Amino acid sequence: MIRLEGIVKTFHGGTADENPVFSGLELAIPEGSFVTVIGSNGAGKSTLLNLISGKIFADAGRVVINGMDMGREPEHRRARYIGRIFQDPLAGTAATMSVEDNLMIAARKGFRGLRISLNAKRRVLFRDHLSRLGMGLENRMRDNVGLLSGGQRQALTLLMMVMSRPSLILLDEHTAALDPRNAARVMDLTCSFVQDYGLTTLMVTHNMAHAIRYGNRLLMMDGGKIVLDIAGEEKTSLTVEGLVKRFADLGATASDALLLARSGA
Ligand SMILES: Nc1ncnc2c1ncn2[C@@H]1O[C@H](COP(=O)(O)OP(=O)(O)OP(=O)(O)O)[C@@H](O)[C@H]1O
Repeated sequence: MIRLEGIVKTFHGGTADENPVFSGLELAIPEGSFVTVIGSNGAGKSTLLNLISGKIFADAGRVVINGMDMGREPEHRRARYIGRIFQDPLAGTAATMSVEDNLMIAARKGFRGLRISLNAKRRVLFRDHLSRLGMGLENRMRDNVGLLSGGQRQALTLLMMVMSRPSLILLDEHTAALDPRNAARVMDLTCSFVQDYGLTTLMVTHNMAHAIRYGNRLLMMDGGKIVLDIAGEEKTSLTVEGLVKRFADLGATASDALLLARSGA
């Protein structure tokens, strides 16, 4: 379970550039939920993920992860519990290390500091994991990761994140920079990992169709607020047009609604 309680965040407070983004944000995400997050530019989606991951701190409020208030814990401490994947497919892996050495980093994290080594048994396990990606990486375990394509690297990042056994995963438009075929493959893998490992997931996307199709709950953000929170049956029967209409009904300007609709095209 993750809970955000009374989150307040203002950038450049007390200066001419003061930008209040959150003023008392509340959000509870039960364990095993897969939540998609959508919203127009500047709505606060990345700031939300940054506050959860510890990249930035809130001015006030609590970030409760597994019952512990981690709001003041630095990012590297929260990284034990939180996995994050960014849009840039090169960001989550070490280019100058081999595929198997990258996997070892993730495995060590998953074993929470226990001493484990790269032996024959572990290589068999890695090969099994890699073959699940369906990208032929099981035959390239000693290749440097820098030789892989963007789609292969993002799939590897996803696998590494799962192996590190996080309590929560944050997906920050993680398929947006991939070509459509690789984006679909990485999205399929994401869903099967989330399902198989019961991972609590927060996925920011600009693709409204994805926000509707994936996950069991959809949040729409606007101006630092959660303006729509849709789950269950209601989410299953949503359409892109219906979602745009609901956004417009909230009093958004026509241009805002159009922008959102275009971003989902
Ligand atoms: N590090 C920062 N310093 C100053 N202002 C920031 C910072 N990060 C975000 N902001 C501001 O906070 C507001 C919310 O930005 P955020 O990046 O969270 O929006 P977003 O919903 O992720 O938008 P996009 O879809 O364009 O990525 C914006 O006004 C942005 O300029």
